[in-house]
Amino acid sequence: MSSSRTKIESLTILPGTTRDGTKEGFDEIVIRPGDTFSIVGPTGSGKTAFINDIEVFAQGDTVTNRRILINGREPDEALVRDPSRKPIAMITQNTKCLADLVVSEFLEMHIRSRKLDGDGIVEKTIRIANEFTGEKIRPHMRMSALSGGQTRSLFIADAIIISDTPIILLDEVENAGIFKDRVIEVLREEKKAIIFVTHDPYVALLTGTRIVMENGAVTKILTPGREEEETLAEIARMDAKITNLRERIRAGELLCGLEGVEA
Ligand SMILES: Nc1ncnc2c1ncn2[C@@H]1O[C@H](COP(=O)(O)OP(=O)(O)OP(=O)(O)O)[C@@H](O)[C@H]1O
Repeated sequence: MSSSRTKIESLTILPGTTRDGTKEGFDEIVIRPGDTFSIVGPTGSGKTAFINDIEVFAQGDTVTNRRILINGREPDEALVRDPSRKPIAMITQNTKCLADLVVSEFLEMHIRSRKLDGDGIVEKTIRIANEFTGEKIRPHMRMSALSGGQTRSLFIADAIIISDTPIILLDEVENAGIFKDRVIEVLREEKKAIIFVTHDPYVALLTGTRIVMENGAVTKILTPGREEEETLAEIARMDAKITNLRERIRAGELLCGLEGVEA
Protein backbone atom coordinates (compact mmCIF):
# COMPACT_ATOMS: atom_id res chain seq x y z
CA MET A 1 0.00 0.00 0.00
CA SER A 2 1.17 3.53 -0.73
CA SER A 3 2.68 5.03 2.42
CA SER A 4 0.99 8.45 1.97
CA ARG A 5 -2.48 6.91 2.07
CA THR A 6 -4.79 8.36 4.73
CA LYS A 7 -6.15 5.61 6.95
CA ILE A 8 -9.91 5.57 6.45
CA GLU A 9 -11.79 4.89 9.66
CA SER A 10 -15.13 6.18 8.42
CA LEU A 11 -16.91 7.77 5.50
CA THR A 12 -19.97 9.82 6.43
CA ILE A 13 -22.79 10.82 4.11
CA LEU A 14 -24.68 13.93 5.20
CA PRO A 15 -28.22 14.48 3.91
CA GLY A 16 -28.95 16.54 0.81
CA THR A 17 -32.22 17.34 -0.92
CA THR A 18 -34.88 15.28 -2.69
CA ARG A 19 -35.71 15.91 -6.33
CA ASP A 20 -38.37 18.38 -5.07
CA GLY A 21 -35.80 20.32 -3.08
CA THR A 22 -36.88 19.24 0.42
CA LYS A 23 -34.33 17.94 2.94
CA GLU A 24 -33.59 14.22 3.07
CA GLY A 25 -34.91 12.48 6.17
CA PHE A 26 -31.78 10.95 7.75
CA ASP A 27 -29.14 12.43 10.06
CA GLU A 28 -26.06 10.73 8.66
CA ILE A 29 -24.94 7.41 7.20
CA VAL A 30 -21.56 6.19 8.44
CA ILE A 31 -19.63 3.53 6.52
CA ARG A 32 -16.69 1.74 8.17
CA PRO A 33 -14.18 -0.90 6.96
CA GLY A 34 -15.88 -4.29 6.53
CA ASP A 35 -19.40 -2.79 6.24
CA THR A 36 -21.59 -3.97 3.37
CA PHE A 37 -24.36 -1.79 1.96
CA SER A 38 -26.83 -2.16 -0.87
CA ILE A 39 -28.68 0.71 -2.50
CA VAL A 40 -32.11 -0.28 -3.78
CA GLY A 41 -35.08 1.54 -5.30
CA PRO A 42 -36.99 1.94 -8.55
CA THR A 43 -35.37 3.02 -11.79
CA GLY A 44 -34.53 6.72 -11.67
CA SER A 45 -34.79 6.92 -7.85
CA GLY A 46 -31.26 8.25 -7.48
CA LYS A 47 -29.14 5.16 -6.72
CA THR A 48 -26.32 6.00 -9.11
CA ALA A 49 -26.39 9.66 -8.02
CA PHE A 50 -25.91 8.43 -4.42
CA ILE A 51 -22.75 6.45 -5.16
CA ASN A 52 -21.47 9.14 -7.51
CA ASP A 53 -21.65 11.55 -4.54
CA ILE A 54 -19.35 9.18 -2.64
CA GLU A 55 -17.01 8.74 -5.61
CA VAL A 56 -16.52 12.49 -6.14
CA PHE A 57 -16.57 13.39 -2.40
CA ALA A 58 -19.54 15.70 -2.98
CA GLN A 59 -19.49 18.92 -0.95
CA GLY A 60 -22.95 20.25 -1.71
CA ASP A 61 -21.82 20.69 -5.31
CA THR A 62 -23.84 17.92 -7.01
CA VAL A 63 -27.56 17.71 -7.94
CA THR A 64 -28.30 16.05 -4.59
CA ASN A 65 -26.56 18.64 -2.34
CA ARG A 66 -25.14 15.82 -0.18
CA ARG A 67 -21.81 16.12 1.60
CA ILE A 68 -19.21 13.45 2.21
CA LEU A 69 -16.84 13.43 5.19
CA ILE A 70 -13.75 11.27 5.63
CA ASN A 71 -12.88 10.42 9.25
CA GLY A 72 -15.49 13.00 10.28
CA ARG A 73 -13.97 15.88 8.30
CA GLU A 74 -14.14 17.38 4.83
CA PRO A 75 -11.54 15.40 2.84
CA ASP A 76 -8.34 17.26 2.03
CA GLU A 77 -7.57 18.29 -1.54
CA ALA A 78 -4.87 15.64 -2.14
CA LEU A 79 -7.26 12.83 -1.29
CA VAL A 80 -9.73 14.15 -3.84
CA ARG A 81 -7.28 15.03 -6.64
CA ASP A 82 -4.45 12.45 -6.42
CA PRO A 83 -5.64 9.17 -8.00
CA SER A 84 -2.97 7.15 -6.18
CA ARG A 85 -4.32 8.37 -2.81
CA LYS A 86 -7.99 8.04 -3.66
CA PRO A 87 -9.57 5.60 -1.19
CA ILE A 88 -12.46 4.67 -3.48
CA ALA A 89 -12.73 2.37 -6.51
CA MET A 90 -15.91 2.33 -8.57
CA ILE A 91 -16.75 -0.56 -10.90
CA THR A 92 -19.74 -0.24 -13.19
CA GLN A 93 -21.51 -2.45 -15.72
CA ASN A 94 -19.90 -0.46 -18.50
CA THR A 95 -16.36 -1.03 -17.33
CA LYS A 96 -14.41 -1.79 -20.50
CA CYS A 97 -10.68 -1.82 -21.02
CA LEU A 98 -9.21 -0.26 -24.13
CA ALA A 99 -5.55 -0.92 -23.29
CA ASP A 100 -3.75 -2.97 -25.93
CA LEU A 101 -1.85 -5.02 -23.36
CA VAL A 102 -2.01 -8.54 -22.04
CA VAL A 103 -3.40 -9.05 -18.52
CA SER A 104 0.01 -9.49 -16.82
CA GLU A 105 1.48 -6.36 -18.49
CA PHE A 106 -1.59 -4.33 -17.54
CA LEU A 107 -1.33 -5.39 -13.88
CA GLU A 108 2.47 -4.86 -13.84
CA MET A 109 1.98 -1.33 -15.16
CA HIS A 110 -0.52 -0.62 -12.39
CA ILE A 111 1.81 -2.16 -9.76
CA ARG A 112 4.68 0.10 -10.98
CA SER A 113 2.48 3.21 -10.92
CA ARG A 114 1.51 2.40 -7.32
CA LYS A 115 5.20 1.82 -6.47
CA LEU A 116 4.41 -1.54 -4.91
CA ASP A 117 7.04 -4.16 -4.46
CA GLY A 118 6.73 -7.77 -3.59
CA ASP A 119 6.59 -10.96 -5.60
CA GLY A 120 3.51 -12.65 -6.81
CA ILE A 121 1.14 -9.65 -6.88
CA VAL A 122 0.15 -10.29 -10.51
CA GLU A 123 -0.49 -13.97 -9.82
CA LYS A 124 -2.45 -13.20 -6.65
CA THR A 125 -4.64 -10.63 -8.45
CA ILE A 126 -5.43 -13.09 -11.26
CA ARG A 127 -6.10 -15.87 -8.74
CA ILE A 128 -8.59 -13.70 -6.82
CA ALA A 129 -10.22 -12.53 -10.09
CA ASN A 130 -10.68 -16.16 -11.09
CA GLU A 131 -12.63 -16.78 -7.89
CA PHE A 132 -15.23 -14.32 -9.22
CA THR A 133 -15.68 -15.63 -12.76
CA GLY A 134 -16.40 -18.99 -14.32
CA GLU A 135 -14.41 -18.12 -17.47
CA LYS A 136 -10.81 -18.30 -16.30
CA ILE A 137 -8.50 -15.35 -16.92
CA ARG A 138 -4.94 -16.20 -18.02
CA PRO A 139 -1.92 -13.86 -17.73
CA HIS A 140 -1.27 -13.82 -21.49
CA MET A 141 -4.85 -12.89 -22.52
CA ARG A 142 -5.30 -9.47 -24.14
CA MET A 143 -7.21 -7.03 -21.92
CA SER A 144 -9.35 -5.93 -24.85
CA ALA A 145 -10.39 -9.53 -25.51
CA LEU A 146 -11.70 -10.25 -21.99
CA SER A 147 -15.44 -10.73 -21.60
CA GLY A 148 -17.51 -8.27 -19.54
CA GLY A 149 -17.57 -10.67 -16.57
CA GLN A 150 -13.80 -11.29 -16.77
CA THR A 151 -13.04 -7.55 -17.00
CA ARG A 152 -15.18 -6.70 -13.95
CA SER A 153 -13.74 -9.63 -11.99
CA LEU A 154 -10.20 -8.48 -12.79
CA PHE A 155 -10.99 -4.87 -11.85
CA ILE A 156 -12.54 -5.92 -8.53
CA ALA A 157 -9.44 -8.05 -7.76
CA ASP A 158 -7.22 -5.14 -8.87
CA ALA A 159 -9.11 -2.77 -6.53
CA ILE A 160 -8.62 -5.22 -3.64
CA ILE A 161 -4.98 -6.18 -4.17
CA ILE A 162 -3.23 -3.42 -6.16
CA SER A 163 -5.20 -0.20 -5.59
CA ASP A 164 -5.97 -1.56 -2.13
CA THR A 165 -8.78 0.97 -1.74
CA PRO A 166 -10.73 0.65 1.52
CA ILE A 167 -14.06 1.48 -0.17
CA ILE A 168 -15.39 -0.25 -3.27
CA LEU A 169 -18.53 0.88 -5.14
CA LEU A 170 -20.20 -1.62 -7.46
CA ASP A 171 -22.93 -0.30 -9.76
CA GLU A 172 -25.29 -3.06 -10.93
CA VAL A 173 -22.62 -5.66 -11.62
CA GLU A 174 -24.91 -8.60 -10.82
CA ASN A 175 -25.80 -9.53 -14.37
CA ALA A 176 -22.20 -9.39 -15.39
CA GLY A 177 -21.27 -13.07 -15.11
CA ILE A 178 -19.57 -12.83 -11.72
CA PHE A 179 -20.04 -14.88 -8.55
CA LYS A 180 -21.48 -12.12 -6.40
CA ASP A 181 -21.56 -14.15 -3.16
CA ARG A 182 -17.83 -14.87 -3.50
CA VAL A 183 -17.15 -11.18 -4.24
CA ILE A 184 -18.95 -10.19 -1.02
CA GLU A 185 -17.13 -12.89 0.97
CA VAL A 186 -13.68 -11.79 -0.24
CA LEU A 187 -14.40 -8.10 0.29
CA ARG A 188 -15.57 -8.86 3.84
CA GLU A 189 -12.46 -10.97 4.52
CA GLU A 190 -10.28 -8.14 3.23
CA LYS A 191 -12.13 -5.66 5.52
CA LYS A 192 -13.24 -3.49 2.60
CA ALA A 193 -16.39 -1.42 2.78
CA ILE A 194 -18.58 -2.30 -0.18
CA ILE A 195 -21.58 -0.47 -1.54
CA PHE A 196 -23.66 -2.21 -4.17
CA VAL A 197 -26.25 -0.50 -6.32
CA THR A 198 -28.48 -3.44 -7.06
CA HIS A 199 -31.79 -4.77 -8.32
CA ASP A 200 -30.82 -8.31 -7.25
CA PRO A 201 -32.61 -9.69 -4.15
CA TYR A 202 -29.70 -12.03 -3.35
CA VAL A 203 -27.13 -9.20 -3.30
CA ALA A 204 -29.55 -6.96 -1.36
CA LEU A 205 -30.03 -9.61 1.36
CA LEU A 206 -26.34 -10.53 1.50
CA THR A 207 -25.39 -7.01 2.59
CA GLY A 208 -25.67 -5.81 6.18
CA THR A 209 -27.48 -2.52 5.52
CA ARG A 210 -30.02 -1.70 2.83
CA ILE A 211 -30.55 1.89 1.77
CA VAL A 212 -33.88 2.47 0.06
CA MET A 213 -34.17 5.34 -2.43
CA GLU A 214 -37.13 7.17 -3.90
CA ASN A 215 -37.47 10.48 -5.73
CA GLY A 216 -33.74 11.20 -5.50
CA ALA A 217 -33.61 10.68 -1.73
CA VAL A 218 -32.85 8.06 0.92
CA THR A 219 -36.24 7.05 2.38
CA LYS A 220 -35.26 4.07 4.59
CA ILE A 221 -32.15 2.55 6.13
CA LEU A 222 -32.76 -1.13 6.94
CA THR A 223 -30.50 -3.42 8.98
CA PRO A 224 -32.52 -6.66 9.01
CA GLY A 225 -29.88 -9.08 10.43
CA ARG A 226 -31.43 -12.38 11.54
CA GLU A 227 -34.96 -11.34 10.55
CA GLU A 228 -34.16 -12.18 6.94
CA GLU A 229 -31.96 -15.23 7.59
CA GLU A 230 -34.46 -17.81 6.32
CA THR A 231 -35.39 -15.73 3.29
CA LEU A 232 -31.70 -15.33 2.46
CA ALA A 233 -31.17 -19.12 2.60
CA GLU A 234 -34.16 -19.61 0.28
CA ILE A 235 -32.95 -16.92 -2.14
CA ALA A 236 -29.48 -18.51 -2.15
CA ARG A 237 -31.06 -21.81 -3.26
CA MET A 238 -33.13 -20.05 -5.94
CA ASP A 239 -30.09 -18.12 -7.14
CA ALA A 240 -28.05 -21.32 -7.43
CA LYS A 241 -30.84 -22.86 -9.52
CA ILE A 242 -30.97 -19.84 -11.83
CA THR A 243 -27.17 -19.92 -12.14
CA ASN A 244 -27.34 -23.61 -13.05
CA LEU A 245 -30.01 -22.91 -15.71
CA ARG A 246 -28.02 -19.97 -17.07
CA GLU A 247 -24.90 -22.14 -17.45
CA ARG A 248 -26.88 -24.87 -19.21
CA ILE A 249 -28.48 -22.38 -21.60
CA ARG A 250 -25.02 -20.97 -22.32
CA ALA A 251 -23.77 -24.49 -23.02
CA GLY A 252 -26.51 -24.89 -25.64
CA GLU A 253 -28.75 -27.32 -23.75
CA LEU A 254 -32.50 -27.59 -24.28
CA LEU A 255 -34.22 -27.21 -20.92
CA CYS A 256 -37.21 -29.54 -20.93
CA GLY A 257 -38.60 -29.15 -17.40
CA LEU A 258 -36.73 -28.20 -14.25
CA GLU A 259 -35.86 -31.66 -12.98
CA GLY A 260 -32.23 -32.08 -12.11
CA VAL A 261 -31.82 -28.37 -11.40
CA GLU A 262 -30.14 -28.69 -8.04
CA ALA A 263 -28.50 -26.03 -6.00
N1 LIG B 1 -31.59 14.33 -5.10
C1 LIG B 1 -31.68 14.60 -6.40
N2 LIG B 1 -32.01 15.84 -6.83
C2 LIG B 1 -32.09 16.14 -8.14
N3 LIG B 1 -31.86 15.23 -9.15
C3 LIG B 1 -31.51 13.98 -8.78
C4 LIG B 1 -31.40 13.60 -7.40
N4 LIG B 1 -31.04 12.30 -7.34
C5 LIG B 1 -30.93 11.88 -8.63
N5 LIG B 1 -31.22 12.88 -9.48
C6 LIG B 1 -31.22 12.80 -10.95
O1 LIG B 1 -32.25 11.87 -11.33
C7 LIG B 1 -31.83 11.09 -12.46
C8 LIG B 1 -31.94 9.60 -12.14
O2 LIG B 1 -31.05 9.30 -11.08
P1 LIG B 1 -30.13 7.99 -11.08
O3 LIG B 1 -29.54 7.74 -12.42
O4 LIG B 1 -29.18 8.13 -9.95
O5 LIG B 1 -31.22 6.88 -10.78
P2 LIG B 1 -31.03 5.29 -10.60
O6 LIG B 1 -31.84 4.91 -9.40
O7 LIG B 1 -29.57 4.96 -10.56
O8 LIG B 1 -31.69 4.73 -11.92
P3 LIG B 1 -31.46 3.29 -12.66
O9 LIG B 1 -31.96 2.21 -11.73
O10 LIG B 1 -32.32 3.42 -13.86
O11 LIG B 1 -29.99 3.18 -12.98
C9 LIG B 1 -30.43 11.54 -12.79
O12 LIG B 1 -30.50 12.48 -13.84
C10 LIG B 1 -29.95 12.20 -11.51
O13 LIG B 1 -28.98 13.21 -11.74
